[in-house]
Amino acid sequence: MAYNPGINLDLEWVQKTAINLPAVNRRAATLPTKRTVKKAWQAAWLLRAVTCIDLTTLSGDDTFSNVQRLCYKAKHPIRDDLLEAMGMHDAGITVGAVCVYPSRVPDAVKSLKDAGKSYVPIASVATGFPAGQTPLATRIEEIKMAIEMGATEIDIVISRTKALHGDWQEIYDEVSACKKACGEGVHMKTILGTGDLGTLTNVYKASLVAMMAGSDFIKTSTGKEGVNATLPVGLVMVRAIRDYYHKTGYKVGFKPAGGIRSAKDACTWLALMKEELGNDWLNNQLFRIGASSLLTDIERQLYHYVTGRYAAAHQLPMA
Ligand SMILES: O=C[C@H](O)COP(=O)(O)O
Repeated sequence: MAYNPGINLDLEWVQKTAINLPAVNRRAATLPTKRTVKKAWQAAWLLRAVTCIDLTTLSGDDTFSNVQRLCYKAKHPIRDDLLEAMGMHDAGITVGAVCVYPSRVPDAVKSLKDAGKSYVPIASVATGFPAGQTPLATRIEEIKMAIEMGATEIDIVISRTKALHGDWQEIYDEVSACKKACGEGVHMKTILGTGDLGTLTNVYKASLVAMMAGSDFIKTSTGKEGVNATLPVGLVMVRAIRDYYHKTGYKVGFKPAGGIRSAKDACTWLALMKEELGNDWLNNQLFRIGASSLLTDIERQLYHYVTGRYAAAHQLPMA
């Protein structure tokens, strides 16, 4: 999994950001159209996408039962007979992680233990998710509690208020404090809440500051903003990751999240990673997709690949 120790805040680099909006939009528009993978290649891409999913439930009405179903699905994401038909039965395919609220971490710990041998990490959102409008001390405490309960990945949110004011030093200090609370063994993903940031220039600046402060991954959205993961935003973020890598040698992961629901979307995001960052970023150590319902469509497409028919809902029980 990505580990980024961070660097000192380089405000000069942050401030000189300039984004060419028409160029970003043009490039983003080509991504869903230029690369079409078909048949066995498509099935392989979809299985790769499965291993990169942070299978998520983040609802006020989450209960032990739906976390339990999610965890079972995380360990058995694709029906055995379909995997067998593709010769992937013994490949140990699971999703990248399950992602839940801190209070549901103990449910996930128990459910994953009960659901079989394979290991699936638990990611917990923290720091007053989704708005981040709680005092820093409370946010830090939340991280520590989630880790104590069993989370090994923490998804924090930045203060969009501070980003909109251009308080990059304060964001750097807060994200650094969160990283310190995570410690070295726990991976930290930093959610920028890009739908709240107003401009792509702010998205690039927030990406850089989050990485300088030691984020192991940068993540687009909480899934709760009005606009979540879009390709122009994704493009700006992965280019920030590339620039940071070229300057520091540290590889930071990327997690688009929110509104990613179709197998085709998953292939487009994989294509973005391949074309902009290369094959090193095409695995769950450096790429995750945060999604609650994407797996359903991927399993449906794989069912179609194997059988030539589309499955009825009851044939693909989903978390
Ligand atoms: O981080 C993950 C998102 O909250 C999931 O959003 P979604 O329900 O739109 O897939």
